Amino acid sequence: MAQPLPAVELPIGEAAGRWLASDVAALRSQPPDPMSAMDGYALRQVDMPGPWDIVGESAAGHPFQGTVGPRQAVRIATGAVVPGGADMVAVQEDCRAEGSRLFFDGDPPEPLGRHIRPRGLDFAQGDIIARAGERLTPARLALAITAGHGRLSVHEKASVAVIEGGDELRPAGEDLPPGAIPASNGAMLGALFTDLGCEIESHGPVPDRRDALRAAFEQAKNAHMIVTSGGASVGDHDLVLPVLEEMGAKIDFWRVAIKPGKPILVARLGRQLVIGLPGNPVSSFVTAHLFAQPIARALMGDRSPLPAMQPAFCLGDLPATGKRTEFLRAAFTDLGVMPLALQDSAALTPLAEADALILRPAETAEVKTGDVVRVIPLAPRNRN
Ligand SMILES: Nc1nc2c(c(=O)[nH]1)N[C@H]1C(S)=C(S)[C@@H](COP(=O)(O)OP(=O)(O)OC[C@H]3O[C@@H](n4cnc5c(N)ncnc54)[C@H](O)[C@@H]3O)O[C@H]1N2
Ligand code: MOO
Repeated sequence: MAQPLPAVELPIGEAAGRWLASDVAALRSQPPDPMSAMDGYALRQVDMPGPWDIVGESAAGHPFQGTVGPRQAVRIATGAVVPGGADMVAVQEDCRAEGSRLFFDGDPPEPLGRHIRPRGLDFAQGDIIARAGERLTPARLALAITAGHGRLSVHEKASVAVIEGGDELRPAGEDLPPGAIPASNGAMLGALFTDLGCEIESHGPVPDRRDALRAAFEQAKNAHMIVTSGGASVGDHDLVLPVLEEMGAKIDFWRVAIKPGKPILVARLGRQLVIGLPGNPVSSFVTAHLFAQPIARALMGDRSPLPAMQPAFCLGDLPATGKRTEFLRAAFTDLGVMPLALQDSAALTPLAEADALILRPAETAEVKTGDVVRVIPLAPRNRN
């Protein structure tokens, strides 16, 4: 449904965290030459156990110019080019230099103790080191730079307009008249999309009036994606669906058999994607993970945008499920995953403790402690 945004070519540092728009081939081999993995002496295995004449030095960035002949050794540093003729490095701790003479004092090296990284060990020129649709993570950033790239083609960032609505909501820190509560979903959702590298604009809190909600949609008309919070259910003040219909939006779906998050709505308003999240804070958070973040990822070029799942031992008993698939807030321990005690879709205290969601399909039998369950790890940012 969400077609990736166009590609842009950027200096590689600015491309960090974005999704690659094309495969990345190595422009060079790494290591470019055989390199020493240790500080010591480059020499010939046949000459073991010495002694040798020290004939020069190979330092990182300053290769030895000659070759290593019989009973010759070259002082070598970690990361320096191994000179021609040498086929092992004797580590410094095993050697004793007296003037220009070198003696071997250590145990005979093991078969793999040559301490030389061959040319192209990591990758060879022409190898595909990263694929279109993969994220330029910190490790891939280092890999692409090492592979010789200074600029990369990545997808544009998605701009996300967050609209939170409800008459009871007041901005953070403001005085609260009776019945009012602080508006927290907008900030939470903004932070979740900032984590993905999206550009965020925030609207609201918007009162429960059609004209006010419509005005907010109109203000958000330049964003790629609009994420609303609240007003998604069936009450008289739940205006997201009626206002979208009034504005001529195409409703893709409304309401899914999940808990929390049943009133989730996905629509298209012209070229914009609208994701209507429920107002209950936990429902908002969970549906942001299950629907809104994957859509934002797909827009930004992620080829596998859906949340990753993994098995884990369940460290608590869980009752059989009903008609809705459940996503229980849980915390990882070193033995498995612990369902948190309070599973209310309005309760933020357990949400702030959670670093995983346990997926419990609809109409499945109870789970006993020690059973294996499917788990969606939450983004690292939700962890300590
Ligand atoms: N008769 C029915 N009632 C409800 C149904 C239903 O199917 N039939 N569904 C329930 C479910 S499930 C959910 S989830 C909620 C969500 O409904 P809405 O999206 O319309 O949410 P609101 O009514 O606007 O708010 C619910 C709750 O969350 C608080 N809230 C809202 N926005 C924020 C915000 N930005 N920051 C903090 N807290 C917020 C709001 O004050 C309410 O307490 O509907 C059930 N009802
Ligand atoms: O689906 Mo609602 O999110 O259960 O509270």
